[in-house]
Amino acid sequence: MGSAIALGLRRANPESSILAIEPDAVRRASIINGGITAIEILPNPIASEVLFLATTPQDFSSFLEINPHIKKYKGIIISVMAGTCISELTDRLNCSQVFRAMPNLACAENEGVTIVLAAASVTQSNSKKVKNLLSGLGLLLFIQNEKLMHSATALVGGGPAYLSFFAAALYEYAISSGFEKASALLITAQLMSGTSRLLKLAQDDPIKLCERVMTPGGTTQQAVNIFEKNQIKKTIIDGLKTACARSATLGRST
Ligand SMILES: NC(=O)C1=CN([C@@H]2O[C@H](COP(=O)(O)OP(=O)(O)OC[C@H]3O[C@@H](n4cnc5c(N)ncnc54)[C@H](O)[C@@H]3O)[C@@H](O)[C@H]2O)C=CC1
Ligand SMILES: O=C(O)[C@@H]1CCC=N1
Repeated sequence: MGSAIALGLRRANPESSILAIEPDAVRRASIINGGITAIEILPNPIASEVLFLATTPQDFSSFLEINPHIKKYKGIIISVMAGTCISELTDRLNCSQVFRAMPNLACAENEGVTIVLAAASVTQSNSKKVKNLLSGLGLLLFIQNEKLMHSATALVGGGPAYLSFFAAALYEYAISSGFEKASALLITAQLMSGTSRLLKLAQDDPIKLCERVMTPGGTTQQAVNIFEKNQIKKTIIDGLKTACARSATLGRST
């Protein structure tokens, strides 16, 4: 996720100075290959105006052990770690200018969604700075109810995975029907982006678009009948609820 943010920030503002910290040599080489400067360890002192934290929540403790100097940092910290709540972040980072964000991988293309929550202690000017910075990554929404961050993690952070999962079914069907792999991929991607455009234009419950495609007595209704019989919608909602619950267990408290 960290490199998607770096790529998105650079795309939004090519003049910005971005330094990625990546201890893994293979990953670091791939980041450098993508045109982003990357080094192995967090410099001491930290000179950046904004610091993104994108380790896994499970690695947060070891990150703090390796980088105790982060507690002297006086800039802005934006954590994208699932589950880790604002009070844990401000306490363990010894920093008042902390934001908790839940982005997704489409940030790399400035087509992401990012949900943000600010610590009560952040200044208005830092809040404005973060708003300007993150709005370059796509749709940006500030929230105040921290409990929603778990649902945001399931929905927004995980969103591209569920849509790709559905796309994988379309892709596999296309190939099994005899389309070349390249055509299957083009068709699938265009189906997703074309449908997304229609949904944005309609500004209505997505099921309405589904109904518009189902010509009475036609073909699509047959497919949707099978989805309904197998409770596909309920299965997806159950999956997101489980992801949301997992986010809650990843943090110490919220
Ligand atoms: N993958 C996604 O689409 C999203 C992920 N997130 C959050 O982003 C974070 C990262 O997730 P992923 O990118 O999927 O995991 P990942 O495992 O691919 O990336 C974690 C990175 O942290 C690095 N790392 C480990 N220890 C470090 C240290 N001490 N200093 C600097 N870097 C260190 C690892 O080398 C690795 O490159 C998680 O907290 C996750 O909850 C949030 C939204 C979406
Ligand atoms: O799967 C995860 O835990 C992270 C958070 C949301 C998306 N990826």
